[in-house]
Amino acid sequence: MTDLADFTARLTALTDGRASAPRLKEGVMTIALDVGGLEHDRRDGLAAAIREGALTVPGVTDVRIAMTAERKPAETPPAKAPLRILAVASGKGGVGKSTLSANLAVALHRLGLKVGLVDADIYGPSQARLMGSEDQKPQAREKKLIPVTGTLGIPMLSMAHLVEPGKALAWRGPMVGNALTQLIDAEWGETELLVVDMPPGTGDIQLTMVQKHKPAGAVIVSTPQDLALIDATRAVSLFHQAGVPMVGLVENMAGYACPHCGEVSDPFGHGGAESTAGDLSMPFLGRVPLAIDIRRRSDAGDPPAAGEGVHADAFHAIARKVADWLKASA
Ligand SMILES: Nc1ncnc2c1ncn2[C@@H]1O[C@H](COP(=O)(O)OP(=O)(O)OP(=O)(O)O)[C@@H](O)[C@H]1O
Repeated sequence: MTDLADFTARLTALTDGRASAPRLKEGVMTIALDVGGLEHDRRDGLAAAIREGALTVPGVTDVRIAMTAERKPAETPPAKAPLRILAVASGKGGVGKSTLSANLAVALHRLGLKVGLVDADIYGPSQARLMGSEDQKPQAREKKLIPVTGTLGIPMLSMAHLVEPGKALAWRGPMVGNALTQLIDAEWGETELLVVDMPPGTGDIQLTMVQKHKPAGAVIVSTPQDLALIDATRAVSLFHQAGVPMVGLVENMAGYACPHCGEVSDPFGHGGAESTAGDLSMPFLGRVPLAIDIRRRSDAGDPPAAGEGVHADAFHAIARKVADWLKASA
């Protein structure tokens, strides 16, 4: 290696690649040094070290360092995927929206999606219990709520995290809409998909949801019962009117297997949801059986979808269809 080549190599190491290749003419060595983003002391220190090194190269009598502030373009952070909302709704109360929302969030999380969960049932929140996060309180940063993380590592927010247990909320429509917006516009970080457990019916919260927060899609839950299906049809129509696409219909509490004799009975009828889905030209996403174990585990804050077995499988099969839909509609 010549003395100049040797110095060039040392120069690159010394300046972390900020120096140009040195030019030597009539004893004068010229080097361009990119000082973009460097503190004054560091610039001067580098220049002095370069000068000192350059003068050790045989034939160099003078050193000229041209400092340029050609800042390297800041690396653009990878574009963050927009937060999409999946509304889980029904027309009628008590059909299992909350149970499905919690288990769907868990199953989608297990499929690798970055999922968050919002309990939009402002008057009757239940997700904190279902996800075992009742004892947690969200913090706030710059007026934004920071979601709590349940035992399964899923970020979530519910009014149950903000009000005292058992305390009734006596809020009017606009306040309820604001509360929903606070939950949805929270600091969700890396979350890509918010599963939103909607309250039953077609009131203020539903309107705020469809008009202001524009869900990417809606999953409708119903029992096989005719009455529940009529209400489900009403919920579908609300989303249709607002231009929210339907992901599909889930039949909950379908078929009860007697834990003693194994006989399967259908307390709420059979197949009603699938045929209603057909009538409404929307996909049927699957059935969740009526099972004591689902209720027990839900009450204990241990969603069945977090475990294994037939009940977990039922939620996972639905979650796979939802994930496929989300992928196709992205
Ligand atoms: N498949 C199921 N098998 C057994 N119990 C179930 C099932 N689905 C839901 N439940 C139970 O039924 C009750 C109502 O369910 P859930 O709270 O999920 O319904 P919801 O539609 O969200 O009710 P609400 O309208 O009050 O918000 C709960 O006690 C729940 O544990």
